[in-house]
Amino acid sequence: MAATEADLRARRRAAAKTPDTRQRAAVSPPPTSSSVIDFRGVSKTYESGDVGLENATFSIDRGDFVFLVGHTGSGKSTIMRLLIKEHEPSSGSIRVAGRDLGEIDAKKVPYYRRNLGIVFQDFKLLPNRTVYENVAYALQVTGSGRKEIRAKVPDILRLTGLSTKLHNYPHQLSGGEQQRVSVARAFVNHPPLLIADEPTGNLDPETSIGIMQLLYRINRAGSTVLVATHDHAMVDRMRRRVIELEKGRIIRDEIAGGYRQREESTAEFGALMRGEPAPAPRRRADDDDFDSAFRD
Ligand SMILES: Nc1ncnc2c1ncn2[C@@H]1O[C@H](COP(=O)(O)OP(=O)(O)OP(=O)(O)O)[C@@H](O)[C@H]1O
Repeated sequence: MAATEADLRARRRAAAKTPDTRQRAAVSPPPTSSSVIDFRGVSKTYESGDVGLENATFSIDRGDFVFLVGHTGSGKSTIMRLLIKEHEPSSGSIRVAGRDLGEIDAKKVPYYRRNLGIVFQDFKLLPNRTVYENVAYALQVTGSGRKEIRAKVPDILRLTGLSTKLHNYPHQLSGGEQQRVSVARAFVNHPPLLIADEPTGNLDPETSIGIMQLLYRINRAGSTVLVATHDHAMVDRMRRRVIELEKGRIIRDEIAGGYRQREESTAEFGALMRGEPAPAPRRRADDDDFDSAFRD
């Protein structure tokens, strides 16, 4: 009998609370009525013949916080770009909030994207607009009036720690501040789904923590968050669900996972015991550690 939505949630909660006995989720969990993202047998082969994704099946529930990890070229950005309909799958189906992306025609794609929060490195800020205007613009294009904009923009800029930079232009900001403006812009509409591709790429560890804290707060405010990252330390510290890709295939889907598979860390431990070069110690945070690190 298929697991009910309540069963699945209970299993996740139990596994998240017991990191030492955390279970690996079924690689193809059934979609539930609360799935925000649902990939069924999705493959993507580019015109060049390169395989971006091979037969990927997974679903992400409303309110989840999920990391996509894997070596460079493993398919993380392919998933992100399929989600924003920048590319079409070669086969399989993708649903977002219950909607089949294959049924959204090209003219409606900009409207579809406006209802997502997107933090991509190449979704640049508008260079000739101030911080305030960049964030306000995200509201203007979804039809918000001036009154709503005046109420919402200062709020999100406070949340992202940018209140003193309202009138700066992007070139007058640090990389971390620019990234925070991207997060503010992506979140100002309170999208049900926020996707971020390498949101901490090129940032120092302290700034990275700030960005992740923001994403975590956004998640706690109700948005589902999907983050593609190479940031080992952050994934190990946050211990959320981890989907790992290798050469376009999903090779791990783990609740409360670390950046690497447990077997690998066991192998590392073995190497250490044999007196081989010691890896950097890995911290296994539990939810209390996590919450204290990311408390508002
Ligand atoms: N536009 C494209 N045209 C052709 N091949 C592509 C294209 N985009 C990605 N690929 C190929 O698809 C595979 C997966 O790439 P993808 O960008 O999804 O990996 P990634 O995991 O995001 O890598 P990174 O961590 O370096 O960003 C790679 O072999 C890549 O060369």
